[in-house]
Amino acid sequence: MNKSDAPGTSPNASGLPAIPEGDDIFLRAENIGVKFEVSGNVREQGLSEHDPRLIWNRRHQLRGVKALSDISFDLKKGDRLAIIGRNGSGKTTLLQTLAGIISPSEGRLISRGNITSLININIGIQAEATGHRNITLRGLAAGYSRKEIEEKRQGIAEFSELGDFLNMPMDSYSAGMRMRLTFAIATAFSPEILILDEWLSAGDVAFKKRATDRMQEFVSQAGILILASHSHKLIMDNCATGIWLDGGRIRAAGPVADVLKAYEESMT
Ligand SMILES: Nc1ncnc2c1ncn2[C@@H]1O[C@H](COP(=O)(O)OP(=O)(O)OP(=O)(O)O)[C@@H](O)[C@H]1O
Repeated sequence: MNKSDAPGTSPNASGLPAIPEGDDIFLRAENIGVKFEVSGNVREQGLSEHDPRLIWNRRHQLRGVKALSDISFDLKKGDRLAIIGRNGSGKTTLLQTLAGIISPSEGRLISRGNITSLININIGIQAEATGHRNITLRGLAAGYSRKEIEEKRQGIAEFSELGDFLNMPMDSYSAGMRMRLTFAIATAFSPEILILDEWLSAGDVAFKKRATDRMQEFVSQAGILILASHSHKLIMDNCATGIWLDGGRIRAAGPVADVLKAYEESMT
């Protein structure tokens, strides 16, 4: 992430306006492109020989795939953006790039505000450490102070319903217990910029209901939400604007109902 760019810079090559002044959270994708190196047989990669994203060398050997091209948009506080598109269109690649997991090969990202991504909530969990220790470690890794972590500890413990098990190493937990704690930790701190690849849902019927409610509250607290999903309802319930990705490029962008309609019509 490039956080050093001064707000108020003049319009740029992508036609985006000057970056707003002030401290409010903000995220800009400017002409983002992402290339992956790929070799071998095209079909083995699940790709079509005619896919315009493929990169070939002079001897017509597969060298890579351009998963994203020319992605530009601005998001400010209060924005709720859906990323829509068929399988392989580049949604996950875009989310991972916005989250800083993948570095763009072209363009740049400018952000003001903490970015939380729930793409993999198990990352950073130390199985040999106790549940309580993992609450501390995850909180510190996410940039919160010890005081802020202590303020959240009881809520996390109550939600996980793990009681004294929180004093035991996590590798002694069942898969369900581990999931309840990682979910409780991941949804404990109000996010500034939240990146979601589908909706986090977990556990047995009773836990799922509680998890859905907690997730909804967590998402509503986010300053900026970016959600990739195949669910019409989830998108309509949570997002105001949408971007339709097609072959790694933006095919349409605007009010979410319009973008979703255009996308769904293209599928039928
Ligand atoms: N690590 C990688 N190495 C090589 N190619 C990749 C890699 N990750 C993604 N791709 C390719 O980039 C393209 C976009 O993939 P991506 O996973 O972003 O799509 P998606 O829209 O999230 O799909 P889905 O809806 O199935 O999750 C695909 O052609 C995929 O094969």
